[in-house]
Amino acid sequence: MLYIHDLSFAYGSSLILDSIGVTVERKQILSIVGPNGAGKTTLLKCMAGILKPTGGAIRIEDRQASSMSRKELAARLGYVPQSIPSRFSMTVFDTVLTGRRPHAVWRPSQKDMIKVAEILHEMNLDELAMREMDRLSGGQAQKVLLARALAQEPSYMLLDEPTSSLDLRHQMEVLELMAVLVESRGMGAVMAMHDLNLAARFSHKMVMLREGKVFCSGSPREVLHAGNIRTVYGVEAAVNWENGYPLIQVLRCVSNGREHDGPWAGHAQRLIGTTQPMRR
Ligand SMILES: Nc1ncnc2c1ncn2[C@@H]1O[C@H](COP(=O)(O)OP(=O)(O)OP(=O)(O)O)[C@@H](O)[C@H]1O
Repeated sequence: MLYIHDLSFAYGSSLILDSIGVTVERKQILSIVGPNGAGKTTLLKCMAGILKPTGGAIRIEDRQASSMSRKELAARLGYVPQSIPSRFSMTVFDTVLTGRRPHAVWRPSQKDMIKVAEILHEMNLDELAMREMDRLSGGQAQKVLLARALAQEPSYMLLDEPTSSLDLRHQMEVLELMAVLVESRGMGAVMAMHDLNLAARFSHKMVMLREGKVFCSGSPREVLHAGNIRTVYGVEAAVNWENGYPLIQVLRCVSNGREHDGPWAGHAQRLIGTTQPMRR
């Protein structure tokens, strides 16, 4: 189990995460949702050991993450960042091979090469294997970073908006692959997601963040109802469930308890920063 207890993080004097408690079990996908700036990326970076929490604890199975070396952490946690780091002139194959570092003793072995070839095949990336990273589309590069994290063979995957650069087909392909791997390899996965419909479809559990705190958590059915969406996102939404999957339709923006028709109204009011109803 990946266990986050009472976790806090601050940039200087700005408290960004406040007393977060989350658990992720193996064979489980947990989605972290919440509006822009709620703290999703910061939480994933704390879990991945990229940011040092200012308080609380992270335990991976029976060990404190703070007592592990970078290599030990990398063998357990595979982190896929939201944005692709500045493109580098390395082939796709070699990029994915760098994911084997926590396992390679000195130089990559035959086993490492075979593992990389298998993952490229699983992710339909064989044809790009010898292509340089700086000659890929954004979506292709996002898949390669996911492949690199899978090559680590981690116990838990930490994915920051894994579908943000992908078209509809590739979104489904990547999330279906994650679901299969979580089940077959017995991994756990944590994904920061904006698309609530996709998050619900592929998650066993969801955590909804609001201003750095856990607003609610539970099964997708427990988390995704109109009241929570209204409070956390400031929009009125209709949530209908069909064949076990939600269909969330945003109806209008809601601001400070007053409703304003039109897609611009809530945004404009936030920019203006007034609690007065908008004049038309
Ligand atoms: N390097 C930084 N220094 C100071 N504040 C930061 C820094 N990075 C992020 N923040 C702030 O921390 C808060 C949480 O940011 P974070 O990126 O974790 O949110 P998020 O939920 O992932 O947002 P988004 O959905 O837009 O990606 C925001 O208020 C952001 O402005």
